[in-house]
Amino acid sequence: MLLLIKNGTVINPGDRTEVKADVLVEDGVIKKIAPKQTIKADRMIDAKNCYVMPGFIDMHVHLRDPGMEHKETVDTGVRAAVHGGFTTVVAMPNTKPVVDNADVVNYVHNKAKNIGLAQVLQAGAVTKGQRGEELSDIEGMVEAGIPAISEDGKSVMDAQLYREAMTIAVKYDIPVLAHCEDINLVNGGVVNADDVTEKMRLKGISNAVEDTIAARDILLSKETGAALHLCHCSTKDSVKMVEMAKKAGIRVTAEVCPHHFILTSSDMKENDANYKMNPPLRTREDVEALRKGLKADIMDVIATDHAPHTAIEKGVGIKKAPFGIVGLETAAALTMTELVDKGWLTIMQMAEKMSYNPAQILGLDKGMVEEGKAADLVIFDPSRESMIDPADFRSKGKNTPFTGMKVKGMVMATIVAGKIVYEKTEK
Ligand SMILES: NC(=O)N[C@@H](CC(=O)O)C(=O)O
Ligand SMILES: [Zn+2]
Ligand SMILES: [Zn+2]
Repeated sequence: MLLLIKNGTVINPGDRTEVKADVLVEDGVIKKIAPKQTIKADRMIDAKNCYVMPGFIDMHVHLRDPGMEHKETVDTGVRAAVHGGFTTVVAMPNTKPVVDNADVVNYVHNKAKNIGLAQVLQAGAVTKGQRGEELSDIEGMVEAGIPAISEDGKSVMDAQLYREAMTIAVKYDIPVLAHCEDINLVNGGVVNADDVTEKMRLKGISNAVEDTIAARDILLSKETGAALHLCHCSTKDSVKMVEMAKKAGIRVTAEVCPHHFILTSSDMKENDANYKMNPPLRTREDVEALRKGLKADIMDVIATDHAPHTAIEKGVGIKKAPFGIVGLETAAALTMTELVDKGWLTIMQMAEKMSYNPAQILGLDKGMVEEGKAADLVIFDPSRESMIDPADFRSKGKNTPFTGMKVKGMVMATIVAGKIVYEKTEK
């Protein structure tokens, strides 16, 4: 099977080159990158005015499978992924049951393999049942192919137990993906702690809720040598700490989600739980710091923290609704519109943060557009405009605060191992 992608601009973060060229794919592998190829292929894609980029890798999604299939399934999750240009996703373990042993890892991996769209890598929980009391079967899960451990949804509050988990992660050479939240400091908070939310009479979550655990985890990484990756950073001080840690040679990387680099608590609509997520929308100062951190490559990764919930679950008001918003089908356009188009990031940095850097952190031979590599690609039109409409989502979750927003940038096609798994049908 020969696939020829013609007339695009190839973005390769592997060697930081941007060239106008055609990409020939044979049997799932990139065969030749060169201008004006004339070979007769089985399938041709015209990528005129588009970037040909390495398929996006989202190292933070919630697929809700097993156990919460009313919110999302592996099937709807990977359909959402490829619709958003993602060819690989890392699924968090806060399912029912929790992913704390090899059986659940195998269940998710097999399900994704049978569907055959995006690749799903299941992360393993740090503790049994995410109860924070006893370590899960990390070794067994490593054998089953987890790329990382994470207690996402919460922090392991017992620092000694977390340190032990880190030493095991070092042994198996996998990163620890850290959700930073001191649960005692949360103290019933539902939104950011600031003037805006005080006027709404809502209980606040202060920056220290995140910052204290970020600091602790960085110090534990320093002590154990574990590769620590901070999930969904939302505060200006987490950016500062990541910068300091990197300068000190500590193995830390960090991710930022689109909602945190775009919205503040002032954007919240009265009692609309589509603005409720963990960590919460912070202040303008935090947003600025996150953008500067991304620009300066202090912050390595853009991840979505795709967290689907049903309209009924989200419809009960901001105090009672669960935390989380969807992100797989809006991340690329939001990043293009808010960061690349406004000069915060180059297109190369976008490719690094949405593909190359996650691959490096997870130890995957992905994130590059190079001859001989597997053809995981996204054809992305940077100037095509649209309006965000959850009715277009493949995800079961429609819970987004970005409904109605005009954005620039559209995924035209997604290719996994040489197979076209999503293609925009013209309207
Ligand atoms: N981010 C969220 O607001 N919610 C996530 C949990 C998490 O990522 O911590 C979820 O699982 O719903
Ligand atoms: Zn989290
Ligand atoms: Zn999460």
